[in-house]
Amino acid sequence: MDMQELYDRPSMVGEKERSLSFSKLIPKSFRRNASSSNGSTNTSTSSVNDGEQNATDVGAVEGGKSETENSQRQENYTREPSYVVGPAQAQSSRFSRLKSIFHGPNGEEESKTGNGSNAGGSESQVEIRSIKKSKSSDLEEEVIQSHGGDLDSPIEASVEGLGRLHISEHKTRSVGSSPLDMAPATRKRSPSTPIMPSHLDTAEPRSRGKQGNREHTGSFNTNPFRHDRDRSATIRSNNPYFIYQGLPPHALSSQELDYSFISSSSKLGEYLVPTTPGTASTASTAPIVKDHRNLSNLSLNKIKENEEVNEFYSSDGFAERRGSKAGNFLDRFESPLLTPENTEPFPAIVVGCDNDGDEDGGEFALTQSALSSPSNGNNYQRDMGVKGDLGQIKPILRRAASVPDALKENSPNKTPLKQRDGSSSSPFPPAGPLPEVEEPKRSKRLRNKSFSNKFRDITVGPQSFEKIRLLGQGDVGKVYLVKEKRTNRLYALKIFSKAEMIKRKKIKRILAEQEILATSNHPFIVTLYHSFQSEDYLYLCMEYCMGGEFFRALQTRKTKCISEDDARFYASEVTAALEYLHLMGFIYRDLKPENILLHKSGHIMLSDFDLSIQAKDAKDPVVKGTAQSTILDTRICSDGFRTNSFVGTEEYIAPEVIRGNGHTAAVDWWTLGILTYEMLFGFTPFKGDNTNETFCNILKSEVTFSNNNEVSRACKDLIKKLLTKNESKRLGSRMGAADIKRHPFFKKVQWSLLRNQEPPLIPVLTEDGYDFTKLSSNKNKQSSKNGVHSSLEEQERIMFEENVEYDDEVSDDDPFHDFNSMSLMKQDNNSLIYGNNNSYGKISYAPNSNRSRSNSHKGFFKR
Ligand SMILES: Nc1ncnc2c1ncn2[C@@H]1O[C@H](COP(=O)(O)OP(=O)(O)OP(=O)(O)O)[C@@H](O)[C@H]1O
Repeated sequence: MDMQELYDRPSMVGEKERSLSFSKLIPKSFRRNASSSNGSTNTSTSSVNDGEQNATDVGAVEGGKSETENSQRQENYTREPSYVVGPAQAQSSRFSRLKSIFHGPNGEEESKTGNGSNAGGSESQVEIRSIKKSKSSDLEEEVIQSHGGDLDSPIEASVEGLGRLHISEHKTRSVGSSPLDMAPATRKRSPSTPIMPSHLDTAEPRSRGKQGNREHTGSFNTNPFRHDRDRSATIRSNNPYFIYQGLPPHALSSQELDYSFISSSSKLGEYLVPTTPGTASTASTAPIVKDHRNLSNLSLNKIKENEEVNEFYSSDGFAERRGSKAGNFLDRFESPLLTPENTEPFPAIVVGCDNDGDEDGGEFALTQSALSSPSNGNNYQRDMGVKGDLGQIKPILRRAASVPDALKENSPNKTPLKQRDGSSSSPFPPAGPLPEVEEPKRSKRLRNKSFSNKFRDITVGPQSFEKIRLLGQGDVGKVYLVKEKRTNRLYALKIFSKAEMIKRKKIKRILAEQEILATSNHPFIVTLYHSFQSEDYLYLCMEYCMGGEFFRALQTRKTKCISEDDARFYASEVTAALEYLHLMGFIYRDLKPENILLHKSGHIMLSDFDLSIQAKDAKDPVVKGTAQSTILDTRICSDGFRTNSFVGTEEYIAPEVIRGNGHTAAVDWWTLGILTYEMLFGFTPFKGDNTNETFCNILKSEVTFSNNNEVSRACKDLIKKLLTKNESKRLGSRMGAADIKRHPFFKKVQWSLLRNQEPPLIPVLTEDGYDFTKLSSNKNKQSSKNGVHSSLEEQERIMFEENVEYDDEVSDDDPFHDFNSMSLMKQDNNSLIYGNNNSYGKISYAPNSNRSRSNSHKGFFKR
């Protein structure tokens, strides 16, 4: 099947236009951006359009260009064979790698080659100007007429900023009245992220896809569910959000980050050359940077996302400081195990972690095969030096804390340190004061949190897992179904490219996601088992929810909707999960059926927390009421906290988010209203023909109920109250989840026994179910034609072959210093075990025969 066929192919059950999540797109900034007449401002529209032209079907994880860039970049690094990364080299290659993110693989600035955002930016300038010229005034008039001049400021802002806005009262009304037009199989939520509404109606047709049919346009990538996404073209640094944040223009483009210190620093020049032991001493004279704000030891909310990379790179003397560190470290110490005379044979017994996860610190014989074993080599490599291909001995970082201990104890069983000049051959260190060791700082971010006793040092690494298949690809992460080699247990491994995270300024988001997953311990929130990083990637190893997205389950219904009873079941579980998150001070902000996964039991699991935010100064909940009926006020947990990012998914975005006046945890109750509506009617209540219309409907239109599903008055009342445009009057804004739980719609729900309820349907792995991998394999065929396949394979190979980087190996200057590598202390025995006979590609949903009340599961399957 070629690409054209793919686009022309009618929608299949389970196939969808995935809804994408917005982040950081502020309508107000459209105005400033579009009205700017000089060429310095850029918009994310440029990214989108640029990507559409360039990405073709190259999408994949890193998407189009960046895919290629990444592989080129990877080839450009001198990739050492495994086991040979010493501190200086590791840092050096990391630095050049991170630098190349901004300067292109060959060091040239992307803007000069026309690949970067600047090029895209100028395109967008042209586009916006032409739109303004041709349409702006007409449309402003149209808007004002259709609203009787009664538009409130946000819409006016949009009109001004976008240059046009199609608002038709007629169309708006038709949204609610023709539900079947809105069948989810053909619907489309927000296109590429980030997006400006203005790009939707550009005169220029999209380069590929079925002409005139928006359902089949846009870029394509390996994700079978994700159309119209072009990651390579999404350059967040051009996002107008930066302007909104009041940043100076130079902050708009990552290409403009100041690297002058790099070229002007001779010390850095030396530093960038891979160093061999003993050659890094010059760096030790480099000045130490006086002040460096460690990103992640701050509260996440105190960091403006767009600042994070600037912060990281532009700290004066960043490189010198690194050089200094590496130099000091290498100059002073080296394990005798790392010196040529001690390379072979390896000592027979080394005390260390045996990597079986039980922390018993058992003794093991260290053999060459142990070192090369992917499953248990990591810790050995870590504790030992190993011999590189050329006979050159490269040091492996040891925990610095162990160095002085070894010296202090003077124990012959402990590994003594040796001066670099090799003068001491004695197993005992020379008497006298202990040499100064600059101890790498372990990140304290998650380790100081109250939940940190849930976790221990990481027990796995990328090599511990074997890929089974790609489960899905999100905005920045790729999620694989993997089995742990040692246990055969199945997990969902979400992998993020560090380069991509830096480039797209997502560092803060991944830290937030890690923190929320690590903090949470709730039956309806996906369990995080391990999180770790390698040189190039970040990994979140989560419980595998074999039922996949709830969205898919809805798609299996002919009318894409379910009965009121079933909707109540799911809505109650979502309410409980949101209540828990709010209790913890988190606002979820991206509720939608795609982010609700189905556990093998049929219960829900909330996932994807990259848009979530933690309220500053989260307070404890307050218990109110009498002994007979107590109410937990969870609203108070994030009381007074407002945040102003433009995040969410188009059809689910709350009015206050569009208005840009800040929002609170009440946005989650709005999205619960939309979700409940979508479960019952098969479409969302405010969907318009384009983003502008959708936003207008959200701001202006009252919710109307289709008659394609009979729902009770209580149910309608709940939806209306959740979809109250004024957030302060919305259900849930007084006491949080308690307001919702007391609504008559949930009267019969036994909240404390939710986990014991029988779910309406149970996911089943089957060879008869729909094969969700079909599209990915088509994509792969297509990719290989274009020569991209091999780079994807190469990328995946690296993902699963790199060594884990331990917390104390990651410099505190590193942007991912605070992505703690840790494993859940108690592994439950509940995870699925891999079976050879299953492709894990096909899932169907079986009615739950144990569900006692009202035969609702039958109703589910009748629809
Ligand atoms: N634990 C899991 N079990 C099964 N499938 C999963 C799991 N986690 C994620 N997936 C699949 O991978 C897809 C992408 O994951 P996720 O939404 O977390 O990525 P993302 O990059 O954060 O996406 P988004 O663009 O929505 O932010 C999901 O839609 C889902 O299909």
